[in-house]
Amino acid sequence: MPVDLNNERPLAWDSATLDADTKAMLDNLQPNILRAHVREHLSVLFVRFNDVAEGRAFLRWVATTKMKSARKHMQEVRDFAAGRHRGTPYVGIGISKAGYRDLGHSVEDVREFGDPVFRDGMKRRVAEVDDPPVEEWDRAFQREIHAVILIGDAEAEPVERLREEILGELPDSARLLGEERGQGMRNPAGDGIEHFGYVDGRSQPLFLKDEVDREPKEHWDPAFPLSNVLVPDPFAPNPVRHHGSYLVFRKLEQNVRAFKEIERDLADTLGLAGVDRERAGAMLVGRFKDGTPLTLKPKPGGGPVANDFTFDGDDGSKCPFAGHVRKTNPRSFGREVLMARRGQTYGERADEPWDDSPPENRPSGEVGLLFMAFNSSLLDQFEFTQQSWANNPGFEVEATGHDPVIGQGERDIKVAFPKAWGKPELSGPQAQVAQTVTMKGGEYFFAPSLAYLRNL
Ligand code: HEM
Repeated sequence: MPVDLNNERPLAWDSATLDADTKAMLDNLQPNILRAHVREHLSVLFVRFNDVAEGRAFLRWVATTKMKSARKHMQEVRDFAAGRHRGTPYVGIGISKAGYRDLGHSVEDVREFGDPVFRDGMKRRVAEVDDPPVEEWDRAFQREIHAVILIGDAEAEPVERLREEILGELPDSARLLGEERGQGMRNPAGDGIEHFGYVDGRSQPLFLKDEVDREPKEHWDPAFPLSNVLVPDPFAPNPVRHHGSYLVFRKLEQNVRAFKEIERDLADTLGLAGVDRERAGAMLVGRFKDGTPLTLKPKPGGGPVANDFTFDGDDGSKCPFAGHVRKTNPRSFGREVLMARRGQTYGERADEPWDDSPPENRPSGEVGLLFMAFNSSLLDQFEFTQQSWANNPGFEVEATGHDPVIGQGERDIKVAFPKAWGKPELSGPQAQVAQTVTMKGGEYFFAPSLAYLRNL
């Protein structure tokens, strides 16, 4: 029986009754798609091949000697939780449409990818998502990237070792065009945070029964069908069993100093004092720094980071419609748009991102997010989120503004903020907050099945 990607019931990957096609799917799927792989230390290598046979041989070697399957990863997570040994590092591969051409697939072949946006590549989609012109991207991303190799682990040493080994095997005909290094950051509570200091990565579509079972789900159902992230791999030996996922990569630089000034100025404008000042930034993100959803509480604090909520009954007086998490997941609709986010922060800084040190002490560049997400349709998920939600000041409710965190394009309309949490009185109309996240380049990739890579 072909794998039913639309099954609404989360996947019991370890069930004794799992059918043969689903087992084969998990044995041939890359890790980090259905379940996030630990990647506190991360190296992202961007490669160009230039020789069909050598490019194929290299990817085959990486796949057969360095990569594990999604199922192996799930077993490793279980073993580790049971107090047995640590898992092995993550190695993932994504291939761009130019990469498929360079590996010997014809133009007609590449049309088998259903996603038109993947077939275009990110450089040709600048206008649609209001990205900066390609000439302004970091040099490596201006070039034609064929593949991305992701190497991640909880420790630095295995990443360094694997990186050396993999680069050592890169054929002379190939080029390493660039590399990005990711490095996880945590707050004192141990939660992963991004550079503005907010807990990140909490809300995810979950696909596996053991992950879904651990979540409270009175208001928000975190379980999603595989169809949110998986598609049959068109070039694999058996696309009924062999699946892949579209991977969007974007280097997003964060001007932390400017964002902290904006938080401070907004708190001043609204006359917020003491702990209430925290609400300024929370109105931009939709959560407080500690992850507390603004639609649930007027102040931060109170236990583990909640995700069992919707915005039903919140007319924008608690969490503004433009708040980043409300824009990118309105919750009462658009479930098919949600992607599996697998990004990592980059860049080193001397200050502590979560404390209340003044803006002057914050970095104004060179730090940010290596945004990565798995999609079954880049057009209907990543691009839709960026274009129709984040960049659209009239989404859901007219004139509520761009996504203050990731919105791109002219922020020409004025907006108003609730003066007190849950109260109707609004501030006077004011200019939208300035853009503090700048896209520095990226590409669209397909993360093929291991069956494809091993057969190259
Ligand atoms: C530097 C850039 C970005 C920053 C600082 C950022 C920050 C955050 C934070 C703090 C959260 C809350 C944590 C959570 O709910 O898991 C979040 C959630 C989220 N972000 Fe971003 N983000 C960035 C880029 C993006 C981009 C480019 C997209 C998609 C186009 C995106 C989509 C989402 C989604 C879908 C959620 C989860 C919303 C939910 O399910 O409630 N983010 N982000």
